[in-house]
Amino acid sequence: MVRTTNPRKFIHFFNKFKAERNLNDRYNIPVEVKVVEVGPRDGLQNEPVNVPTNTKIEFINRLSETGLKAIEVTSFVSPKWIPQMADNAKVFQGIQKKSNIDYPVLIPNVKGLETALSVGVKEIAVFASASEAFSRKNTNCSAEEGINRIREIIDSAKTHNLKVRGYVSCVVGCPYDGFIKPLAVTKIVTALLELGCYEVSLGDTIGVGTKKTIYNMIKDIVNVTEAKNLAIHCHDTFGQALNNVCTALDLGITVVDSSVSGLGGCPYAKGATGNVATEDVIYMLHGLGSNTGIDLKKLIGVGHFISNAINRPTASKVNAALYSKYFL
Ligand SMILES: CC(C)(COP(=O)([O-])OP(=O)([O-])OC[C@H]1O[C@@H](n2cnc3c(N)ncnc32)[C@H](O)[C@@H]1OP(=O)([O-])[O-])[C@@H](O)C(=O)NCCC(=O)NCCSC(=O)C[C@@](C)(O)CC(=O)[O-]
Repeated sequence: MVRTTNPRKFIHFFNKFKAERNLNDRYNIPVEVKVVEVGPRDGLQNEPVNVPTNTKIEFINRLSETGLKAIEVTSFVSPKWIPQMADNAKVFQGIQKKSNIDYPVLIPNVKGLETALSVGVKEIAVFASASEAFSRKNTNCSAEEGINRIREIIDSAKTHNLKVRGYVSCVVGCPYDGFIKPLAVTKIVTALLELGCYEVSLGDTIGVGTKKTIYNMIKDIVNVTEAKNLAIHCHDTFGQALNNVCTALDLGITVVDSSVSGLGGCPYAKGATGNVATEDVIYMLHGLGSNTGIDLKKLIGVGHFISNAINRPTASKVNAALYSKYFL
């Protein structure tokens, strides 16, 4: 005998299940997800080849045509530490800015903030680390000194009405200190929010997170702040990034950082690969029924452009699979 499912009964039980678990119609995935493109900064800061300033400008202008609402343009860090970002002011001044897009830049100290202000930056991102050793390698100061520097930056940024976003690096693992306890991350997130960051992005800098460690870390943080104050920033070194992004979305986070073509890595996290590819994130989100406002085809075109420019095959599986269908 063939058993058939009564669709009405099924829908009744499904709705009851959703109500019990507070799920929405999209498999517990938020209906609207904001994607922050970090390729021009996080992506290009680690490039061994010198990317010409004009190429960076064209890259960002093309990204501005895809429907993205936030593009991290560059960083105003020391050129002695990160020579790849030495053309920060020229890049920021050279891009065509759209009024409906935020163009944040990364700032390590007040000196960087002053240069950023001189070229008309409206939003900045500050960065701290949940790990002591990474803080020292990345910013030449302890984690506590890092927070003090951020306080100075934010105090000054407030007087100029700048929006400030925060990052915490090494949220589940550090290349020097190993496993990071959730509590260490929660403390830094709390400090950044108290200082005035409107949102804190949780960086799995070396891409070691798994569903379990990402879940435990976010669960600890959402005990003290709402998920709407958080973003997720996953590198894909161990191929876990999409799954980890999904875990964050499940826990109510609705902002995802990613890098077109999977560009990137941090120079002070050797061996770590790029961010999760924006094309892969968008394909996944659209497949789940989430709205991003981003045109995947255009994004694939931009991913191809930058991969060609740096002479490297794309790290985006979606780009590799769909480029020829769309463009050849
Ligand atoms: C924080 C510092 C500056 C301390 O670096 P320091 O060497 O301790 O600083 P200093 O004050 O002694 O200055 C040294 C020299 O740099 C100059 N300098 C100093 N600051 C600036 C500035 N803003 N702009 C331009 N020049 C600057 C300064 O003027 C001086 O020049 P000199 O007198 O020798 O000619 C340095 O360690 C630095 O720039 N670190 C940034 C490293 C970095 O960019 N890492 C990657 C970004 S973080 C990341 O990728 C993680 C993230 C956010 O994506 C999330 C995740 O995945 O986890």
